[in-house]
Amino acid sequence: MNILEISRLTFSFSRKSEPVIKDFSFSMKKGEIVGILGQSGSGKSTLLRLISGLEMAQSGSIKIAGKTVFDQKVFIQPEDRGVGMVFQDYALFPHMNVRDNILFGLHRLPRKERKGRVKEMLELVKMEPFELRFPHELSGGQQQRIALARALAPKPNLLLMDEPFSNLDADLKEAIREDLRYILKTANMTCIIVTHDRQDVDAICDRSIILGQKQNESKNNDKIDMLTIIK
Ligand SMILES: Nc1ncnc2c1ncn2[C@@H]1O[C@H](COP(=O)(O)OP(=O)(O)OP(=O)(O)O)[C@@H](O)[C@H]1O
Repeated sequence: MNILEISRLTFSFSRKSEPVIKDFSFSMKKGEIVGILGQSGSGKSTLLRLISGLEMAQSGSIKIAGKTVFDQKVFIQPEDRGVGMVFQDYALFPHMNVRDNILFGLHRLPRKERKGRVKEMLELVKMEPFELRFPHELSGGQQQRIALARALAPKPNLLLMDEPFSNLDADLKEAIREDLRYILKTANMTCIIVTHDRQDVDAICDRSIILGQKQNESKNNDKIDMLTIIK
């Protein structure tokens, strides 16, 4: 089954400006990990914001797990789309310990199941001993794991990660890439990762797409399709 189906999506920030996303179609199967590459300003973050419902496109449609979340008649709010997000700064709540950070997204789960779910998530990201620590008592890599645990805890249909490694140093990045693929595959999570780094894609993703207009590379300066499948 396709978890994500985007059809002919077009979005611009204002009526007068050129579309950032133009006639974009794309789909993902359950459990797939896809990388999105592209130059700065090519629309990678915008695409994630459209999928999660933080922006509304002008035309096209988006389906998540078989349900239309956007088309000309429908707009489902972000919190009802079943989409988890991990940002580059992890956005953990500094005044909450690890357990409460993970519990935060679990208000829809029956109370008696929440504790077990936190435990399961800490096990998955190998952070069980850190349950009572606060974010400032964790390293960058550990904070990233907790951000991942928090995003996965409500069992989203789709996980979106925007430059998840940009705050990590090179050594840590390498170790975390392998772990991330393992964690995502163990959870059978469908995931989109936006990155500048081709090596992230090679290590983690099943396939990738490049966003970007490539007029300058074309001999007669015709517009080439914005979407190029590269893997
Ligand atoms: N709120 C906004 N209003 C108007 N234009 C915007 C707004 N946000 C982004 N843009 C423009 O839309 C385009 C796409 O931005 P976006 O942030 O999606 O790019 P990106 O590929 O994620 O870039 P980067 O790799 O630098 O993060 C850019 O040209 C940007 O200047």
